[in-house]
Amino acid sequence: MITPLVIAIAGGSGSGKTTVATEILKRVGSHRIAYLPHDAYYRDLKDLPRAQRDLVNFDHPNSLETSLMIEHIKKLKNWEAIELPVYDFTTHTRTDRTIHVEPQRVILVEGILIFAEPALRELFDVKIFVDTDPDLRFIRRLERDIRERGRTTESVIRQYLNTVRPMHMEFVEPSKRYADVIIPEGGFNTVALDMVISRIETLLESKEHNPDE
Ligand SMILES: Nc1ncnc2c1ncn2[C@@H]1O[C@H](COP(=O)(O)OP(=O)(O)O)[C@@H](O)[C@H]1O
Ligand SMILES: O=c1ccn([C@@H]2O[C@H](COP(=O)(O)O)[C@@H](O)[C@H]2O)c(=O)[nH]1
Repeated sequence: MITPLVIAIAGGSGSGKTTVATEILKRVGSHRIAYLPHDAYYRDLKDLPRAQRDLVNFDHPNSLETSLMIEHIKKLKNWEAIELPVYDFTTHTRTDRTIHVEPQRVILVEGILIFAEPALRELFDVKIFVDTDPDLRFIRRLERDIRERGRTTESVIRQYLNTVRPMHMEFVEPSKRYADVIIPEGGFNTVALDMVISRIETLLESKEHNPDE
């Protein structure tokens, strides 16, 4: 039985992880990839009053149900399908919906804290860290959170100073040491992306990952 190749993309919030993941999906072929964003595994805060939800530290490892993600990756590696949770960032709740994800030759995992968890890290074959300066990450996050996640300028600044920045320094930045490849600036770095994609293609041709070998 061939083993799926597990590629992981970490990096700070707003660094460009999703942009890099989207480019890999496009160029390697989304039909060959099971895509699991760690964001989908945020814990459901529906039992907490709305005003308190906004104050939760979403940048600490405990805010995510990582054990479920580990279970899902192990299932996909064993060629079993999974039901990916659908998280709503505007209400901080897990919706009733799930996305059915079939096993594929490539499993693509993405998230700010995925290299900070040893049990998760050991499942990855290729570890990519997207490294972008904090000022650029903050500006990108500010624009995105207002546009897509129902936030105000004040709430984005407060959250950044109270939790995003300190947790980045405590958990995300130190986890960079586990990366095999560091991509400066993210999704528009075509030189780095070409190299990463060519490596993925080579691995997919190898005996371990190619059913035709
Ligand atoms: N290299 C880049 N230059 C400029 N903007 C970028 C770049 N990479 C990503 N962005 C933009 O920054 C925002 C956050 O990027 P995203 O990939 O969602 O980051 P992450 O998933 O790491 O939070 C998006 O609006 C995206 O279009
Ligand atoms: O309910 C939530 C859950 C998470 N967040 C923030 O999301 C980012 C991680 O997502 P990126 O796409 O990597 O930016 C994290 O920094 C959390 O603060 C949230 O605001 N609300």
